[in-house]
Amino acid sequence: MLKSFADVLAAVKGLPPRRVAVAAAQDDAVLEAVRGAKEQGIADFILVGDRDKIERTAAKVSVSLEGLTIIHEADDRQAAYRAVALVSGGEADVLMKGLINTADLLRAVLDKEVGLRTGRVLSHAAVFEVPGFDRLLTITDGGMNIAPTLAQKADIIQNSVGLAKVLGISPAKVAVLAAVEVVNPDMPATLDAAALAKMADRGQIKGAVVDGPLALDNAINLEAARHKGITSPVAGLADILLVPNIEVGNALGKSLIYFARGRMAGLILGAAKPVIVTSRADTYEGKILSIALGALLGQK
Ligand SMILES: CCCC(=O)SCCNC(=O)CCNC(=O)[C@H](O)C(C)(C)COP(=O)(O)OP(=O)(O)OC[C@H]1O[C@@H](n2cnc3c(N)ncnc32)[C@H](O)[C@@H]1OP(=O)(O)O
Repeated sequence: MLKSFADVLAAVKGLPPRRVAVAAAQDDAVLEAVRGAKEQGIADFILVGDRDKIERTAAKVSVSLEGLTIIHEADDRQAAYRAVALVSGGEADVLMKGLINTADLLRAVLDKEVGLRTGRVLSHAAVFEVPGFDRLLTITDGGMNIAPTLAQKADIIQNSVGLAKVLGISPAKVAVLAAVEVVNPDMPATLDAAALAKMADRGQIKGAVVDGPLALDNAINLEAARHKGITSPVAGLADILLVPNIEVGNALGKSLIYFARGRMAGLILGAAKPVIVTSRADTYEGKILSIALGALLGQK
C-alpha cells in the first residue's frame, strides 16, 4: 500500500516513463514541473501550445526544452483539442492541463469525436498527504461534477475506488460526507449517503466499503466516531471522502492545503486515459506529484 507521496514517487520511478501531452504548455510553473518530472524519469512530454510563447516562457525561467517535443498551436482551446487527440490517438498516455481553464480542457476531453469519453461519468479526485495524518486521503469530486445526482455519485465513488486500487488500497473505505451522521429528510446529502451505503452493500458499487452519512470528524477520526457511538467499518478510517457537491470538495481540499499544509495531486478519472489537473496555485512539488500520480495511473 502506498501511504505517502514519497511512496508514489518511488513506485513511479521504477516504471517505464509515460508520455504526457500538455495542453497549452506556455506556463512557467508547468514548464518547470515538466522539466523536473522528465529529469526524475517520471514521464516524457509533448508540449502543445504557442511555440514562441513556450520558448520565451522557458527561457524566462531558465528551463531547458531539450528532449521535449513541441507541437505548435497558437489558440489555447485548439491546443486542448490537439493534446486530447494525441492521447485518444495513442501518441500519448496521459493528458495534462497547462495554461487553460479547467472547464475548457474538460470540454475537449468530453468532445464526442476526439475526446476521451468511455460512457462512464468522469470525475475529479484529489489525493492529499496531510502532516500528522497516517495515510493518503482522497477527496472527490471537488473539480468536475458540480452537483452530482445519486447515480453520478455512485460512479464518482467507483472511479475513486479504481484509483485507490492503484495505490494498493483494497477494499477502499469510502465515507459519504454530510453535516450529520443520521439520515435527515431535510438534508438531501444524508439521503444520498444512506442510499450509496446500501448500494455498496448490495454490490452496486464494487471494491469498496461505503458508509454514510458521516460528518467529516466521524469519517476521519476514530476518537470522534467513538465519542458519537458510531459503529461502522468506515468511521474514523476513511480512505476516500465523497463530498455532496463541488463547493464542499473544493473548499475542503484547499483548506487542507492552506490551513493544514497538505500536499495535493489532482486527476480526472473515468476517461479513457488519466488527465492531470494542476491549478495555478499548486507548488512546483504539487505539480510533480500530480504528474507522478497520473503517470502511475497511466500504466494500466
Ligand atoms: C481542485 C482543483 C480543480 C480545479 O480546477 S478547480 C474547479 C474548476 N472546475 C471547473 O470549473 C469545472 C466544473 N465543471 C464544469 O464546468 C462542467 O461540468 C463541464 C465539465 C465543463 C461540462 O459542462 P458543459 O460544457 O456545460 O457540458 P454539459 O453539462 O452540457 O455536457 C456536455 C456533454 O458532456 C457530458 N458530460 C458532462 N459532464 C460529464 C461528466 N462528468 N462525465 C461524463 N460526461 C459528462 C454530458 O452528458 C453531455 O453529453 P451529451 O452531449 O449529452 O452526450
